[in-house]
Parts: sequence; structure tokens; C-alpha cells
Amino acid sequence: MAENGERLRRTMMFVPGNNPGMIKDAGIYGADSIMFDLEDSVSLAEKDSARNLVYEALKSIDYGDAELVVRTNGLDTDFFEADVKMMVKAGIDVIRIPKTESAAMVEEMESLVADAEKEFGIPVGTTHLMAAIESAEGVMNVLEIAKASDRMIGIALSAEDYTTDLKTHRYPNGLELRFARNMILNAARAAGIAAFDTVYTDVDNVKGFLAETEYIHELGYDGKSVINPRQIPLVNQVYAPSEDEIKNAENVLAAIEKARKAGSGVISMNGQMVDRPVALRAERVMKLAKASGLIDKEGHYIGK
Ligand SMILES: CC(=O)SCCNC(=O)CCNC(=O)[C@H](O)C(C)(C)COP(=O)(O)OP(=O)(O)OC[C@H]1O[C@@H](n2cnc3c(N)ncnc32)[C@H](O)[C@@H]1OP(=O)(O)O
Ligand SMILES: O=C([O-])CC(=O)C(=O)O
Ligand SMILES: [Mg+2]
Repeated sequence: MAENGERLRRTMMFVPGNNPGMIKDAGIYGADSIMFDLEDSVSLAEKDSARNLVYEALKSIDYGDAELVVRTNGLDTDFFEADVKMMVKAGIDVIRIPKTESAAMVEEMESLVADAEKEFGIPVGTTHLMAAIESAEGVMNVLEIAKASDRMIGIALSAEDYTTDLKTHRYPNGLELRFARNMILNAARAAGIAAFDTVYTDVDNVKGFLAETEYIHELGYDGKSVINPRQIPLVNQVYAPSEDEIKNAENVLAAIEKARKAGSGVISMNGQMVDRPVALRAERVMKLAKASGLIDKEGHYIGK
């Protein structure tokens, strides 16, 4: 399984935990993170068999560099403890907590995960957590949720449940999600973790999906939960920097290096001030360019 820590998470693909075919092939589509779902895509009758299926897949299938995530059933269900135990035993990278409403819920999950790590001889702290924000209560408490544990790598908007809770539904312009999207992004940044946007369920609507992805990319989101492999290249396309952005980032990094050698933290580049935040943005552009296959080993633009 992949290392956690600072990594690109443009796409996190939901894979229903009761679907052997989808589970078997989930690694071939190039998702940055693969999320096996034991919660809402699995019927009550299939909860135990899905858990076993995902466990066996994690033990036997090579998913390459993808980060492996599982969405367990909720803390208030009869399946939650067994889900956590088996997924930790399988060595999952990240557990996605559904319908998170408070720091106490993250702490409860953390305690169970720590017990399982001890039981299975896994170093305590290995398994990371993320929280899905799916209700008004979750949005109002999002900062305490984001900061609730050192294991937290991200928080995600889950707009299907959230709009149901708000007594609205999803509209093409996304106005009903504005408050939650801004709250979640700001809480993630305040806590130093990743922010993921919600799924887009109208899988055949490429135009609508691209518009939503461009919007959350502009807001600053790290990436998006997706439900279908066809959505992966579309997200990657939006997150791929342009030639101009890459060349500018190269110049910024060269300029800041020149400044550093001269003992300064700031330099002028074609009349524009370059300092630390500009350099940090340039580094992120280069990281995305590399992931998008747009630069060579030396870090130079090689085109699309
Ligand atoms: C509100 C929530 O909780 S959302 C999260 C829970 N929901 C999910 O996890 C849904 C996951 N997605 C799916 O089940 C499906 O993609 C659907 C129902 C949305 C669309 O189904 P289809 O239109 O039949 O998919 P499509 O024709 O694009 O499938 C193409 C291929 O991709 C595979 N595929 C589709 N979705 C996924 C997926 N999420 N993970 C892995 N493989 C997938 C299919 O098995 C198919 O493979 P094949 O060509 O080898 O047969
Ligand atoms: O996390 C998601 O985007 C999917 C989900 O459960 C929801 O929208 O309620
Ligand atoms: Mg949900």
C-alpha cells in the first residue's frame, strides 16, 4: 500500500464493497485514492459479505501507488466495530468516517482504531483518518472535526446527505453548497489537512461535471470524490497546469533560488514580486505538472 503523508489526492474513487468486478479492476483507472465503500452503497443484507470481500481484496490485489481508503458504516450501527477491526487488520491506509458531526466521533473512531492496531501488531498511529461532513451539524463543527486527531488527513463534503439534511436538493449552480464548501475548505486549511469535494451523480453529464470541478479547483480543493472511472481523466484535466503556468512556476523557482543564494527571501521577476507564498504556489504547480506527465525528470515542460 502507498505511503501517506503529503501526496496528491485529485480523485478519490468510491467502489461499492459488494461488487467483486469493480473491486478487482479498481486499480486500473489511475485514481489517486481508491475508496472501498461498506456504507451506503451496500445493502443491510450484504454488510458482512462486503466486509469480507474488501478484506480479501486488500490482502491479495496489488493496487499500485493508489492510496487505499475504506468508508466504514456509521458509529451508531452494528457493523462499525467489525468494519474498523478488519480494515485495520488488512492494513488500510485511511478510514473515512461517514456522517461526522463532532470531534467526539473522530475520537471514538481513533480509540477503536488504536485498539485494533495493538491487537494486530500494527504500530499505533499507522492508520489515518478522514471525515465526511454530511449534515448541518457537521458543517457547524467542521473545525473541531478537522483538528480532532493527528491521524486526520482530510475532510470531505458529502452533498447528497447534506442537501437532504438542509431540506433542499442539488442544483446545477451549486448555490445550496456554497456555505459548506467554504467552511470545509477553510477548516481543512486551518488544520493543515486536505479538502475533498463531493460526488457528482449525473455521470453522463460531462459539461456539468467539468463546471463543478473547475469551480472547486478555483476554490482551492485538493480534489473530488468520484463514483465512476470516466470522471477521473476529467478531474485530472482540470487539475493539470497549463504550459504558461508551468513555465511561470519554473521561472519563479529559479528566481527564488537566486534570491536565496544572494541571502534574500524576496526578488523581482519581470516587475513581479516573488517571495515565499509565490514559491510555495509554484512548487504545487510543479507537483501537479509532474503527476500530469507534463514535465521531464529535470522538471522542464514537455507538453501534452
Ligand atoms: C451518496 C453516496 O454515498 S455515493 C457513493 C456510493 N456509490 C457508489 O459507490 C457508486 C459507484 N458507481 C457505480 O456503481 C457506477 O459507476 C454507476 C452506477 C454510477 C454507473 O454505472 P455504469 O453507467 O454502468 O458504469 P459504466 O458503464 O461507466 O462502467 C464502465 C466500467 O467501469 C466500471 N466501474 C463503474 N463504476 C465503477 C466504480 N465506482 N469503481 C470501479 N469500477 C467501476 C464498471 O464495472 C465497468 O467495467 P467493465 O467495462 O469492465 O464492465
Ligand atoms: O461523500 C460523498 O460525496 C457521497 C455521500 O456519501 C454523500 O454525498 O452523502
Ligand atoms: Mg452520504
